[in-house]
Amino acid sequence: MSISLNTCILILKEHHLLKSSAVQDTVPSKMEYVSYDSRDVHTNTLFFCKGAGFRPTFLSMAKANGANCYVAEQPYPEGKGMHALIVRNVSKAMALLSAAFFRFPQDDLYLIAVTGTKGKTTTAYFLKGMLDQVNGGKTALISSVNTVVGQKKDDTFKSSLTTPESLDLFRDMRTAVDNGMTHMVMEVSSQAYKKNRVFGLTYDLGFFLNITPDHIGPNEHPNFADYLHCKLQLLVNARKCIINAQTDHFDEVYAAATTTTDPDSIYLFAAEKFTNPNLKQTIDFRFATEELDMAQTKFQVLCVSDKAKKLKIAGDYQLKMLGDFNESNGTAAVIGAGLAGMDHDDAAKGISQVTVPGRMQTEVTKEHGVVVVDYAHNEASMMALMGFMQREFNNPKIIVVVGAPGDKGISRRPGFSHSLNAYADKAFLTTDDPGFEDPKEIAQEIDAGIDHSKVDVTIELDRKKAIYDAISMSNKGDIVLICGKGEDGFQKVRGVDTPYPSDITVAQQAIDELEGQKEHFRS
Ligand SMILES: CC(=O)N[C@H]1[C@@H](OP(=O)(O)OP(=O)(O)OC[C@H]2O[C@@H](n3ccc(=O)[nH]c3=O)[C@H](O)[C@@H]2O)O[C@H](CO)[C@@H](O)[C@@H]1O[C@H](C)C(=O)N[C@@H](C)C(=O)N[C@H](CCC(=O)O)C(=O)O
Ligand SMILES: Nc1ncnc2c1ncn2[C@@H]1O[C@H](COP(=O)(O)OP(=O)(O)OP(=O)(O)O)[C@@H](O)[C@H]1O
Repeated sequence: MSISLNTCILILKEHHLLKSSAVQDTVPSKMEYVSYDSRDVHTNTLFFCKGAGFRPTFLSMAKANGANCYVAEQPYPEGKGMHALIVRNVSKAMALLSAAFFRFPQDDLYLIAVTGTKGKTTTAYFLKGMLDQVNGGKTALISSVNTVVGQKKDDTFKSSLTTPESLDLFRDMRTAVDNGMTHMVMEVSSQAYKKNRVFGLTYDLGFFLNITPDHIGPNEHPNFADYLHCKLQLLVNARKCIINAQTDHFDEVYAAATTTTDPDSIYLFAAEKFTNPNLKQTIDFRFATEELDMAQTKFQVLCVSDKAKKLKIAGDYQLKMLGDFNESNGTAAVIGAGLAGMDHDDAAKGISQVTVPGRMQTEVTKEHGVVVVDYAHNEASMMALMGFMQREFNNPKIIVVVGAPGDKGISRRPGFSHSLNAYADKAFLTTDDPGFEDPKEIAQEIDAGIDHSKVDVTIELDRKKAIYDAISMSNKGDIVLICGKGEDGFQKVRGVDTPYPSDITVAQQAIDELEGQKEHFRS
């Protein structure tokens, strides 16, 4: 793969991004590699100087390693002797030039994008599970858990971001296309729009699941308005939009969709019982609970409007994933499958098999409570999780193991206190990716917002011990919720991913030890 200097200049000019260029007559004008990391540079690399942590010495290193052209927002003396493309916005330039370098792989994929504060990963996995039924497993995936770019074992790997940098995204897309993948489902975070990681991409389908305050703080969004604005961009860039009519800020969400999409291509869904007298639009799809217990989640999708009836997806669906919130995620995904051309039977078969690592993984123990490992790590998901357990088990004793991460999501901490006050009987406040903060201080911050007349609190910073103690103190009929880390195999401590056996493993060991049983978590 390669890109010429002239093509780069034309693309940047077309998008009004080019401020100036310096072309070197004696330097090759073809670039055969792209990179934003000086440690990953080959001969004739197009190098992007980007990011808060960029240092000019990285450009010197890139040049020494063979880069022949750099793209930056200002000229650097360190780039003397290289072609220089000085641009108004380097992250936008990187997205456009990477797409061109990798020969626009998005054009060969049916591209589905999902956003929302909660449920992105689950919905993306549901979509992949269904589409794989009809395309022979050729659905690529970009998610916060795994990235899938092909059907071989090595084509599935752990993701480092929910939505990767544009350069990595287009590379993954190219690999997926070359591997014969026909569809791609991707989670799109608000940061992805803030950082122009998906700049220039148009999706065949775009999903908006829900929005509640999250990701606000240093290094993320300055305020909720910015968070919402970034999330709305997904709908502006989708050919067909699927929107949860129950979402907060519905009017703004719907308005964003209509800026580029005809209302005929906007599909709304909601629970059967949901009413909103102020809603002017027709809700196209409804979903209704059929059976909801610890064994299964069974729900019905109803096609209500004329345009909904054109999709042959009405009927019953069964999930392995527990939780009433997964009916909403499941309905969204089923509508997507229908718009991608699937009918009820294939969709129902596909979705019934799906599990998502670290989400709602449960074990019903013999002598102790029902133990659930789940990725809930903000107020909305904790409320959804504990609310489901309370309804489902008729007001059980709820024991929660939870912590808040350091350095980010600071505004989430009061949310943990609120949700524990609302539902928990006992909380073990523990360590969850403390970063450069003191985990004890984080726990004390959550504790300060807890109503101790309702919730008994133990601060136990050793996460393994907290999990053991929570399971150990539980009796039959109690619920033990181990929240926030899912299947993460590390704790982020002072910039280092410190190995951690994962909540599933720790909980399993505790159950084995306490009960002498050798069973496995199910989800
Ligand atoms: C705020 C943000 O988007 N940060 C991301 C961004 O950082 P950055 O552009 O500022 O880059 P940097 O890490 O400061 O480094 C500067 C540059 O120097 C380069 N470098 C560095 C060292 C060297 O020796 N040589 C060299 O060239 C680096 O490759 C980089 O290009 O680019 C980096 C990759 O180049 C990402 O790792 C980093 O994600 C950080 C770690 C992160 O955690 N981001 C979170 C907030 C995030 O994006 N989360 C969302 C989910 C949350 C949501 O739902 O909104 C996500 O999509 O994952
Ligand atoms: N629709 C929903 N509404 C509220 N909570 C949900 C919903 N779907 C899932 N959850 C809860 O949120 C947790 C995370 O779900 P999931 O990973 O699908 O969401 P996500 O949007 O990808 O999250 P994140 O951005 O934190 O990675 C689940 O483990 C569950 O507790």
